[in-house]
Amino acid sequence: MTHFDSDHVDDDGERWDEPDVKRCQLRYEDRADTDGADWTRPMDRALELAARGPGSSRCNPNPRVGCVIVSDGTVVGEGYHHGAGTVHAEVEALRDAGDAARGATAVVTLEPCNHTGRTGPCTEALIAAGVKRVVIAQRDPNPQASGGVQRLQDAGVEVVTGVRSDDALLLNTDYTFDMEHSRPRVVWKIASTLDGYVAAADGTSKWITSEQTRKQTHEMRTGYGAIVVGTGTVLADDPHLISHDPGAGQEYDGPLRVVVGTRELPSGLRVLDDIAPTLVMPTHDPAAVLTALHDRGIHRVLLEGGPTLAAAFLAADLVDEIDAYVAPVLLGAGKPAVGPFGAMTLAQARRFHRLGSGDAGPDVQIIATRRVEPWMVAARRVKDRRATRTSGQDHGNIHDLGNTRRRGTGVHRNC
Ligand SMILES: Nc1nc(O)c(N)c(N[C@@H]2O[C@H](COP(=O)(O)O)[C@@H](O)[C@H]2O)n1
Repeated sequence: MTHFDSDHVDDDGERWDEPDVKRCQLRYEDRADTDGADWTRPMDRALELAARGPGSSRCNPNPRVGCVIVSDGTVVGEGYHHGAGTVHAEVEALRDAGDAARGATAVVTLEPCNHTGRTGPCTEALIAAGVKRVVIAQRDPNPQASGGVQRLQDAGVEVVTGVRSDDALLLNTDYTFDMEHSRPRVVWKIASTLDGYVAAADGTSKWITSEQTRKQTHEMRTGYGAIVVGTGTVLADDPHLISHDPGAGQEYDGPLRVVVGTRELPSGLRVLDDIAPTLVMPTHDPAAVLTALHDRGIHRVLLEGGPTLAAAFLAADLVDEIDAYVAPVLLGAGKPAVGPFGAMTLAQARRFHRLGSGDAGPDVQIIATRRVEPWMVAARRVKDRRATRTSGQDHGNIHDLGNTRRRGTGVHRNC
């Protein structure tokens, strides 16, 4: 089994995209408030609560958010977001706190929203409840909901930002990516021979990789909002593209099946059955596909297409990550994993950074990212911090909030 290894992203600093790294370091620092109070412990509790939420997927496009209300060093209210359409974390925590919220501090993992979506603005709920201070981990990257900090300050509420911002980002990496780029993050899955073929010259492709790889790649589909293939793959392989069997009478909640291309699809194909929804998009434009998926609240897609579709996404530089399974098999001829995408010289090659690698039964898995994303740097910093804590330099206990207002050292107030 391969695990993401954040060590790889900074082992070789020269290969990094420096502007990206600097930008995220500026944006995701931890800070304390003007009184020198340290809000990291209650924020750790808010992060713990947030992690109970369902996370973003096709059925829940909302981020995971947690909130605690602290009054005189004591937690008087807690809440987290249970999924799209339900109340936000702040509102749940305020309800839990009741009158104790007046004059208290709300510690929340995401900037309170300042808009009316499926629910009302959290800023107004916090102001109406009379909280005197709001401590925030991550600014909301959703342009429609942002502006919460400004609204709170305008109403006279003290705002502290950037507390445990790395940890908060790690809770919502796909959501954040999608909001910042207005498109989902694209992971291209490859299952190929050692010499880069995904099918033999006669078209046979079952099975190049091992049973373990097939099981692993099937299971990983559940983590995506959509699986994208081209009409060529559908016509050649008749894939089903579901992540799991929903069971009789149950509604399927796995990734949306998306078929891209202008070739006509005969009825009877497995991808067109009524077990799960399928979006057929008669286009060759990857950007248009991703915009349509973004508009459906999908933050992460799995590209499982053949060489033509993969080449189109690579030509548009819209492959963010590669999850490759390479079998110790040679074919010498056949269908390559990717067709020509415009790289005529080595200087035009698409280069990726290795994130992790490992065994998948007899096969090898390699995970590579096109760019060093802010969450990768955040992962490294969180790992370093935890290592420091384990080595005894930080005795923080998230359940012990008694010292919360006496431990801080920084005096930044950043809004
Ligand atoms: N601050 C905050 N707390 C929560 O618990 C949240 N779920 C969010 N989400 C933000 O609001 C948008 C969704 O709004 P609706 O649930 O449709 O009302 C979401 O995109 C985030 O920006 N924020």
